[in-house]
Amino acid sequence: MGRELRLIEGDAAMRARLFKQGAAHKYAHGHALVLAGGLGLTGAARLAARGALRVGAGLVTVAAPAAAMPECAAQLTAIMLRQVDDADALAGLLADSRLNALCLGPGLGVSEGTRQMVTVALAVQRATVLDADALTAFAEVPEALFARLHPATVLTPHGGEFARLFPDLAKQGAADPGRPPAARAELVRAAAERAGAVVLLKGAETLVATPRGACALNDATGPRAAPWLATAGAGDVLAGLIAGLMARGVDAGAAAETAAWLHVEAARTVGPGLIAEDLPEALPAVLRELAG
Ligand SMILES: NC(=O)C1=CN([C@@H]2O[C@H](COP(=O)(O)OP(=O)(O)OC[C@H]3O[C@@H](n4cnc5c(N)ncnc54)[C@H](O)[C@@H]3O)[C@@H](O)[C@H]2O)[C@@H](O)CC1
Ligand SMILES: Nc1ncnc2c1ncn2[C@@H]1O[C@H](COP(=O)(O)OP(=O)(O)O)[C@@H](O)[C@H]1O
Repeated sequence: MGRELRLIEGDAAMRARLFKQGAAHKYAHGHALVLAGGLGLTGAARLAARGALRVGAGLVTVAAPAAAMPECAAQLTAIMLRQVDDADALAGLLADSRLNALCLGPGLGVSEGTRQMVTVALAVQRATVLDADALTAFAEVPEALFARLHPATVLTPHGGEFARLFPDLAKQGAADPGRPPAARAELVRAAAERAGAVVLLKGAETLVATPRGACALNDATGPRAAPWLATAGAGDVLAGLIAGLMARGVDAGAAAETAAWLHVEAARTVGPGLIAEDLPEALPAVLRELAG
């Protein structure tokens, strides 16, 4: 107890990291890669990719296995598409160092194949977001994941995923919405320190902790409530926003904080009736408002 819990706000620092300036070309704004799951399961990755593109990554590519290529091709336009069937193919694709931010987990499946892809992605030591199935796939062996993580990684668990990776901290109430954020923050800090990565624990009061002990709160309660965010795919968009910001060169902690704030602002812009697809599309209005 006692360490500072900063409130995330749309301040000058956030504005400075969000707005593109000058004559830079698209590669200067980074290239995010989002891994997709199999046939019928690619929606989550496509939502993440759309978030990454709307938040300003210069280029975004979805990587999908052969069976899911037609499904993705039918749905993607500005977002590019590559075939990646397994961890070896991913390693080959990552030989292109311009792919500078990676997002794994949404709709990827809980399998040995996912564990292998995560291992390959972490080995290249680039900015990486691990969400959803990329976390659940390590539920039986969280230490094997932690051993591979590096400080440019952001883990984005919801309460259930957090409990799979950090069962002891979950038992102490880390994800219990009835507990005050300041008390939960100590537990999320402990998770980030143990993992050696940024941990963003989702919820109406989202906490973002770094391995060095900093922690910030994105408060979506009271006047900033956004209960419509409790909808399928909202978290997938958040993972893509973080990856997109990291592709643009924002560091892991600031990317997680900024994405969480934008996510709630986008939801509040849309309001009741929100579905996950609306979140990336609401970003231009949020960014315009932030620019003042
Ligand atoms: N349009 C799409 O293609 C979508 C795909 N999705 C993908 O579906 C897969 C499964 O993700 P899910 O999150 O649904 O399921 P999970 O596999 O994480 O399991 C959900 C279970 O965890 C429990 N749980 C405990 N605390 C929770 C919390 N705070 N929030 C949510 N669940 C909690 C739930 O009660 C539920 O029984 C992931 O790959 C995800 O990316 C979902 O994101 C939904 C949208
Ligand atoms: N009641 C709520 N108020 C504000 N934000 C919420 C609420 N419920 C969920 N969220 C946010 O919505 C997102 C849900 O993500 P997640 O649980 O991973 O869903 P999915 O896997 O369907 O994308 C998270 O960013 C979370 O913080």
